[in-house]
Amino acid sequence: MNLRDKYNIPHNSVITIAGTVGVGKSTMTNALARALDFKTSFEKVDSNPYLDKFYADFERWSFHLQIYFLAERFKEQKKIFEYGGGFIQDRSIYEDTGIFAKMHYEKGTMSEVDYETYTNLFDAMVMTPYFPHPDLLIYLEGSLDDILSRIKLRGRPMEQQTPVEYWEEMHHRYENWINNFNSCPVLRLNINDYDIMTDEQTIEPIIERIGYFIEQSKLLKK
Ligand SMILES: Nc1ncnc2c1ncn2[C@@H]1O[C@H](COP(=O)(O)OP(=O)(O)O)[C@@H](O)[C@H]1O
Ligand SMILES: Nc1ncnc2c1ncn2[C@H]1C[C@H](O)[C@@H](COP(=O)(O)O)O1
Repeated sequence: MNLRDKYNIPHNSVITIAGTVGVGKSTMTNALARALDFKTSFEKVDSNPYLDKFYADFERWSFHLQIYFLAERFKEQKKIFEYGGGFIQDRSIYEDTGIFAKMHYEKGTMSEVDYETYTNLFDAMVMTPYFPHPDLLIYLEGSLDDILSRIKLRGRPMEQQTPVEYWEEMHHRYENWINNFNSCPVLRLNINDYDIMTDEQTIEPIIERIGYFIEQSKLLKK
C-alpha cells in the first residue's frame, strides 16, 4: 500500500509549504510529492524577470516584484483548481502579503500608495469566498543560524549579497506571522526533527502527521 492510502490522505488534497527563504520548502515539496504521488507547484525563481533587480534596489522594484509574484501564484492556484487538487505547493500566497509586501512597506522600501494598491488587489483576488484555501499549510521552522547556513549552501548570488539583517528581520516576522495565521489548518515542523536529505524514509512520520491533521480538521469543520 502506498503512503497516501496508508495514512488516508485524500488524493485531491492541496498542501502548501510555508517558511522563510532557505528553510527547505522546495526540498520538502519534492519529497512529499514523490511520496504521495502528487503534482508540484513551484514559484518561479530562475526565470523571474524582477528578482535580481529587486535585490539590487528594493525601493525601485518591490512593487513590480509583488505584482509579478501575485500574478504567478494566482495562475498556479487556477491550475491546481483545474486539476482538481492533488498538489504540493512551494510557498503559500499568504506569505506574499503577510511577510514580504508588509515588511518592505514597514521598512520604507515600498511606498504607501504602492502598498495600498497591492493589498487592495490581493484582497480582491484572494480574500474572497471563491478562493479555495489549502487543506493544510506545513510551516517549516528553524534557527536563524541554520537558515543562514542553508542560504549560503544554496548559493544564489543575489541572496549572498543581501545583508544578514534582512534575513534576521524576515525570520522574526515569520514567527509572529505564523502565531497569528488562521486561514487554514497548520502543521509546524522543526527542521531539526527530520532529515529527508540523507534518508528519504524519514518522510513517513511526517506523512502520518499530515494524515492525522487533515482528518482532524475535517472533523472540526463538521
Ligand atoms: N532537510 C534538509 N536537510 C539539510 N539540508 C537541506 C534540507 N532541506 C533543504 N536543505 C538545503 O537547504 C538549502 C535551501 O533549501 P530549499 O529547499 O531550496 O529552501 P527554500 O525552498 O525554503 O528556499 C538547499 O541547499 C537544500 O539542499
Ligand atoms: N513576495 C515576495 N517578495 C519578495 N521576495 C520574494 C517573494 N516571494 C519570494 N521571494 C524571493 C525570496 C527568495 O529570494 C526567492 C525564492 O524564495 P524561496 O523561499 O527560496 O523559495 O524569491
